[in-house]
Amino acid sequence: MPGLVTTQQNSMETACAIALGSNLGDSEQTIEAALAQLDRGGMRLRRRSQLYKTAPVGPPQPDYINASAVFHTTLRPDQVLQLLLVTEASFGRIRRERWGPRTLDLDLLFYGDQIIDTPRLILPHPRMHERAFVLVPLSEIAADWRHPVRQRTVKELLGQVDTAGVYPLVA
Ligand SMILES: Nc1ncnc2c1ncn2[C@@H]1O[C@H](COP(=O)(O)O)[C@@H](O)[C@H]1O
Ligand SMILES: Nc1nc2c(c(=O)[nH]1)N=C(COP(=O)(O)OP(=O)(O)O)CN2
Repeated sequence: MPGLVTTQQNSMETACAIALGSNLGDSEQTIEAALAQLDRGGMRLRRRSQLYKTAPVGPPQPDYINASAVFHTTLRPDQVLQLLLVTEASFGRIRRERWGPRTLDLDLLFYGDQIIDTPRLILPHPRMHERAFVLVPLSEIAADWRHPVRQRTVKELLGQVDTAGVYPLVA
């Protein structure tokens, strides 16, 4: 059923949702390659959104390409985060300014229905509920996933944000 994601797959695997963004280099190719690299790195790609062109949030910079994906994995949340950081680095990501341009940004949005608040990892991602560039792609593949803190589905959260500036790359 479109939009329905069961977050607990079996005793071993958990569904997690990832946001991908890029606005430096060949962003479309980078995102496609990153999805494949994550799939090889201990996560199983189950659903992915189309690519979106999005106006930058933050300082003036080029438009972004954004997408979201759902993976099933036996990795723990801290291991997923580590995989995301290693994958960002492998695409040449250098951390400069906050909200600044980047070759690849990978954020862990949901890990099942877990709530985590540590210096290294916050789940659900603390700003996902206010970002149309996250919620539009995510609603395409996981509209009914319930945010365990906000107690709203992705579709409901999407209804609360301004989606101007977020367009499918191929209309
Ligand atoms: N849910 C999270 N996903 C990704 N990164 C997270 C999350 N919670 C905390 N972090 C920390 O944020 C930095 C990466 O920041 P970006 O500017 O989004 O790249 C990373 O070091 C994580 O420890
Ligand atoms: N359209 C668009 N704008 C953005 C995007 C993005 O993917 N698309 N990512 C950002 C994230 O910046 P950063 O990772 O520094 O901040 P975070 O820790 O809040 O995710 C900042 N602005």
